[in-house]
Amino acid sequence: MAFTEDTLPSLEAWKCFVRRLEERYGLREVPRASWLGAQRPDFLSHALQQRVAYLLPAAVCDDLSQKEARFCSISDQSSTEAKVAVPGAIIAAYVGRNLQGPSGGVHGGAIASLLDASIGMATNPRSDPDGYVTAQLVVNYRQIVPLGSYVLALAYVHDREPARRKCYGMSRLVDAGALAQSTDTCALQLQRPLEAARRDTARERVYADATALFVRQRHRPETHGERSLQTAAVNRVESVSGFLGAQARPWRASL
Ligand SMILES: CCCCCCCC/C=C\CCCCCCCC(=O)SCCNC(=O)CCNC(=O)[C@H](O)C(C)(C)COP(=O)(O)OP(=O)(O)OC[C@H]1O[C@@H](n2cnc3c(N)ncnc32)[C@H](O)[C@@H]1OP(=O)(O)O
Repeated sequence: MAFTEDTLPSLEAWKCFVRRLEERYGLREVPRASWLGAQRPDFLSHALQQRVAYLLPAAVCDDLSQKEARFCSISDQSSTEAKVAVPGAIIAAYVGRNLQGPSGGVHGGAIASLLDASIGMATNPRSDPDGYVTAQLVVNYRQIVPLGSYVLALAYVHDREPARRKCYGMSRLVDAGALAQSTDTCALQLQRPLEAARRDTARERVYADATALFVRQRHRPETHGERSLQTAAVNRVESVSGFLGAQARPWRASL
């Protein structure tokens, strides 16, 4: 799939979106050093027929506190990649008519997909996007999501058992209101858990929430010569990072 700069939200749109998120959730630690993005031609773009881009955090987690450091050994290896911490993720999405389920409402499968994807992003380090897969996803649908809404899926990892290849995460889907507008569908991976981000009960309308168990695959499925679309996306980002500036640190892609 061709990648052009047009497929990314503008830098201004991103900045605006991140600023609003910071304000609402007190996410001062959302790193702003790296502005990167890529299309995800697989599950999200297809399912939601929207573009997906990433604002990726700085590649290493030098400044994480001891408590958060346990989130660092995601790949269970003492490689450079193991230092990448992705304990939280946010997806902002526009859910339009193509996702209709009940009349006027968004289909539950699309909602589950968003929640699953956000926890998957929080679970998987960028260097190994195919590592953990969903073993179990439990979704509570609390309110109908009106078609034509902007929503946020706010995910965090709350427990890891690396020896047993298990990782537990949660996510909640909330009304984004004006927060996400103009960003289209996009996603952030955070260096710090969203657990701490207080719930904004005054402004947050919770549509659904989910808990998930992700399990690290023992063996990767054969790709029959095709590279993983996610790995391709990572590589694409590396090539874009040159365009975006020196502060965007490339990382080694796992091929
Ligand atoms: C700019 C851009 C660049 C960035 C791009 C990249 C960044 C983004 C990064 C990342 C984003 C990615 C986001 C992805 C999100 C989507 C994820 C999906 O949709 S995944 C598809 C759906 N899921 C499957 O298809 C799995 C199919 N199932 C399997 O493959 C296996 O069943 C598997 C791996 C889940 C487990 O099988 P076993 O044989 O390897 O492992 P066993 O030994 O059975 O289980 C290990 C432990 O897990 C428990 N377990 C396994 N399944 C369980 C279940 N369903 N319920 C409860 N426990 C379960 C077991 O009881 C065991 O626990 P005990 O060690 O004994 O404590």
